[in-house]
Amino acid sequence: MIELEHLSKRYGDFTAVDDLSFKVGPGEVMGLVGPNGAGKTTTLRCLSGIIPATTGHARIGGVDVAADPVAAKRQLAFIPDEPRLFDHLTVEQHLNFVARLYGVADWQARAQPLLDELEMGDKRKLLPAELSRGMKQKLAIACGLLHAPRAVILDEPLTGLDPYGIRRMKDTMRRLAGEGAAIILSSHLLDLVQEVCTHLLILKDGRKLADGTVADVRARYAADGAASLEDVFFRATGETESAKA
Ligand SMILES: Nc1ncnc2c1ncn2[C@@H]1O[C@H](COP(=O)(O)OP(=O)(O)OP(=O)(O)O)[C@@H](O)[C@H]1O
Repeated sequence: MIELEHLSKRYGDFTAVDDLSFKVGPGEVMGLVGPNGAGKTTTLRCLSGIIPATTGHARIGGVDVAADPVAAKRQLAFIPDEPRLFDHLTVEQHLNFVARLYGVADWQARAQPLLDELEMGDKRKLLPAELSRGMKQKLAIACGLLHAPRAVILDEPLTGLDPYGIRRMKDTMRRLAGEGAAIILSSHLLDLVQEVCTHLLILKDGRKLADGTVADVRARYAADGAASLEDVFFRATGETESAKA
């Protein structure tokens, strides 16, 4: 459903993502983790067609993002960590606008349960300036999910959410995966990754260190199956406990 094939991204002479390949299938939630500057956001931006790859291919539902961006994006939701909203559109108008862009005919019927799931049902008439940081994030999530995307990319989706919002967001991710969406979750919150991800990809300096099911990656870096994902992360990326302290 989501596929990266030998993708590289260079900024001038600097290689931010180096020959990266992976696949995320329907119902899978892949945790994309790595230290600051590993290339996670660059990868997600190439995947969602925001910036062009230097070489290689990104495909959504088999459609090449560079060759047919509209068809690829029709199947995709990219929810960035910083919500970008329109100052003069209310919550409801945002959803209406997004529905028109994506040709969602029954948008009100779809918006209602989404807003309820995100506890935004009573915020329909408010403008972004009247929303808290977490509510803005929830609106961005609702806009992203309105067209029932088959591929969902989430970059630090819990930023600004309260414990209720966090629990609901985790439930939403599980629901989407249960309905067959392919999901990429990029986050530094390893407990979150451990809780919701079926698969894991560890990136460092633009290169893939490991990928596979969470159990496979854990087994590769930690002989004791009980090791936490945090232990796995530090072992994989070469940090020691003492370097951490
Ligand atoms: N527009 C740009 N021009 C030049 N270099 C860039 C640009 N965007 C990112 N980089 C560089 O590419 C590398 C990867 O950045 P990226 O934002 O993809 O990392 P990240 O894994 O998302 O990091 P973080 O965890 O800090 O968000 C970094 O070294 C960064 O400085």
